[in-house]
Amino acid sequence: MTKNIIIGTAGHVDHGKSTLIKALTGDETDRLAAEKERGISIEPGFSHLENDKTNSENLRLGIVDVPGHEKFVNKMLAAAGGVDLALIVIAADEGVMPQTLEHLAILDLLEVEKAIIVLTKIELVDKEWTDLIELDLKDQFKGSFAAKADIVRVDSETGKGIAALKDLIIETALQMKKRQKSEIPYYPIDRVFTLKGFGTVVTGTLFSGEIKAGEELALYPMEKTIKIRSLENHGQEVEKVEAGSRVGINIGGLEKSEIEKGNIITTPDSLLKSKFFEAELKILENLNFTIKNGDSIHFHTAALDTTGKIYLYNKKEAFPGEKVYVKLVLAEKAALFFKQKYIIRRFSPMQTIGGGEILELDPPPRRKVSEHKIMTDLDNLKKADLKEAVEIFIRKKENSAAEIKFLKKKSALKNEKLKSILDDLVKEAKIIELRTDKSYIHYQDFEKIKEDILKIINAYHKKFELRAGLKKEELRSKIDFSLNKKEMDTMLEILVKEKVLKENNNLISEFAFKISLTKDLLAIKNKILKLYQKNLFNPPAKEEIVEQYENGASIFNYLVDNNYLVQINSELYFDQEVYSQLKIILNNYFQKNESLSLAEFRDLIGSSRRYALPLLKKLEELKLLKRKEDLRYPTNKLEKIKKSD
Ligand SMILES: Nc1nc2c(ncn2[C@@H]2O[C@H](COP(=O)(O)OP(=O)(O)OP(=O)(O)O)[C@@H](O)[C@H]2O)c(=O)[nH]1
Repeated sequence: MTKNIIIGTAGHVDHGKSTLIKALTGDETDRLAAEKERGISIEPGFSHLENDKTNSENLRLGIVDVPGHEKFVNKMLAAAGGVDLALIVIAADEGVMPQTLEHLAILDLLEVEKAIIVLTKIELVDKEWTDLIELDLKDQFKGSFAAKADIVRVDSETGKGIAALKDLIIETALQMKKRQKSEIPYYPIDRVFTLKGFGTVVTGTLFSGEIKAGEELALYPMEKTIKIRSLENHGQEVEKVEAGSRVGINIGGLEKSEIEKGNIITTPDSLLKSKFFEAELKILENLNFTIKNGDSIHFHTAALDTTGKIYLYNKKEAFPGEKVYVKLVLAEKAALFFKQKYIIRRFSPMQTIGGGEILELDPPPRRKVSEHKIMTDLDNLKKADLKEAVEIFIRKKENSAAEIKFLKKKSALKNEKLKSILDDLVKEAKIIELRTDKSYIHYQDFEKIKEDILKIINAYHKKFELRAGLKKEELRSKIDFSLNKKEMDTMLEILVKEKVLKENNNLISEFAFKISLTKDLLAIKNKILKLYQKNLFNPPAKEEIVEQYENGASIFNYLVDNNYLVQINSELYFDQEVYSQLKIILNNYFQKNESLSLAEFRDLIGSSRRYALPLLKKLEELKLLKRKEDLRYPTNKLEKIKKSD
C-alpha cells in the first residue's frame, strides 16, 4: 500500500524555497523565463522526493513549491490546499517577515497536518545570529499549528544540513495519516495546457479518492463528461492514482479553452454547484481593519480563485480574532464539498482576512428563519461528524423527504459509504426509510406527520360520524408535508403496524374508531338493506334511497364503506350477498355453456339490460370475464373462485 504525501513550501520572497527544493531533489522548479530573469517564483512549481527509504516504504512524496512574493499569495493559495506537510522556509539572515506570517496563517486556517521549519542561508550569518532568529520565530509562531514543529538549519548552496532534512521529511511523512481513498475523487485543476501530439493536459493534486486511466468522469462546475485518457504521477505514466498525489491527466473530449484553473474533476452527479454557501469564518487576529456586512472579498479554495461578497449573521461588523458564521455569495458557481477549507482575502488592498470550513452548500432561502436558528444550525453542522451531518441534512429538509440523490451531493460521499450511514441511522431510529434506497425522513418529522394525520382523521370522524374513514389520497393532499404516493403508503403502513391507524377497504381511520348507529339509524339501515336484498338484480337507484330517508346519504355511505353494498358504478349498487351469488350463478352457467351473451346474462339474473350491461362491464374489469366480440367467456380467476367455493 502506497502512502502519498504532498509537501508544500511556504515563506517570504527570496528566502530560498526553490533553491531548497533543488538541493533536495535536483529539480529546478522555477521554469518560466520570467521567473528565471527576475529570480522569483511566479507560478507554483512541482517535483517529487525519492530515495532508498521512500522506495522501500512505498512512500510517495510530491512537492509543491509556491511563490513567496506578496503579489502572488493567490497562487500560493491555489497550491496550498492540497498540502499535507509544510516546509516553512525562513532565511537566517532576514528572519520572520510579513509573508512568513501570512503563509503561516493560511496553512493554519487550511489545517495543514504538519510542518517542518527550515532555516536557510545559515552560511551567510554566524551561529549566534541564527540562534536569535530561531528564538524570535518560536515566539512569533506561538499558538499556531507550527508552534512545536521541528526546526532544521540548512544551507542549500553548500548542501549543509540537506541530508538531515531529507531524513526528517521522510520520518515525518511515515508517521503521518494516509488520506481517505474511499471517498469520491476530488481533483482541483491548477494548470491547463496543450501538449503536441497528446491534446489537453491538466495538472493538480488529487485531494481524495482515486482516479483510473480510461474511466469517464465529470468536469465541474460545467458538468461536462470527460474521458481520462492517461495519468502521470512523478513523471511516469500510471494506471491509477490515489489521494494525496500530484497528477497529470491527459483529457479526452475537451479543448484547453473549455477548462479553467479551479475546475474540479470528479464522479458525475456527485457535487452540488452553487454560488451560495454558509461557513464558519475565523478572522485573523492581527488585522488592522474590521469586516462589514456586504464586503467584497477574494475567495480561495482548492485551486479556485474568485471573488464574492460576505454577509454576517446577527451583526453588521466583525472584528479581528473573532469566529463567526457567515454567508458567502460568489461571483460564479463553484463545486464544493461539506467541510471544505477556504480562505478569504480583502478585496483591496489584498490581505488575508481569514477562513474556515464550508458548512452548508446551497442553503435554502432564509427569509423566514431567525438568525439565531441559522447560527444554531451551523453550529451543529460544525460539530457534526459525517453521520451526524447526514442526519442534519435529512432533518433540515423539513417539508419533504430527503432523496438519496440530494444527500449524495450534499455530503459528497460515495454511494456505499452514504448507504451504510443511512442504514445505521435507520437502525438507531433517527430516520425512517420511506422508499427503499430512495428517500428518508427524520424521526422528528415522522412524529410531526403522525400528529398531523391524527388531527385530520379525528376532525373527519367528528364531521362524518357514519363514514369509515378517509381515502389515502385525500389524506395525503391534506397533510402539511409533501410526500409522494409511495412515501405516504409506507408512512400509513407504519402507523397501521403501530396500531395508531387502521385501514379498511382503502379507507384510513383511527385505530379505535367504530361507528355506532342509533336505534333510529339502525332501523333505516335494515330497511334499506332489505330493499336491496329483495330486489336482487334489479336494485333501487342510490338517488332514490338518499332522497327517501332522513340521513339517507350518510347511511348509504356507511353501507358502502362497511361492505354491505357493492358499488358497480356511480348509481348502481348491489347487496353484498346478492353480488356474491352472482359468481356462483356464473360458475354454474359455464359448466354447461361456453359463452355468454348480454341477453343470456340478462335472463340468467332475471334483470334488465339497464343493470346487466354495467354488471358485465364490472366483471370484465375485475377480470372474472373476458370479452370476444359480443360474447363473454370465463377467466381463470372465475374458475379459481369455483374451486375455492
Ligand atoms: N547562500 C545561500 N543562498 C541561498 C540559499 N537559499 C537560497 N539562496 C539564494 O537566495 C536567492 C533566492 O532564492 P530562491 O530559492 O529563489 O527563493 P524563493 O524563496 O524560492 O523565492 P520566491 O519563490 O520568489 O519567493 C537566490 O539567489 C538563491 O541563490 C542558501 O541556503 N544559501
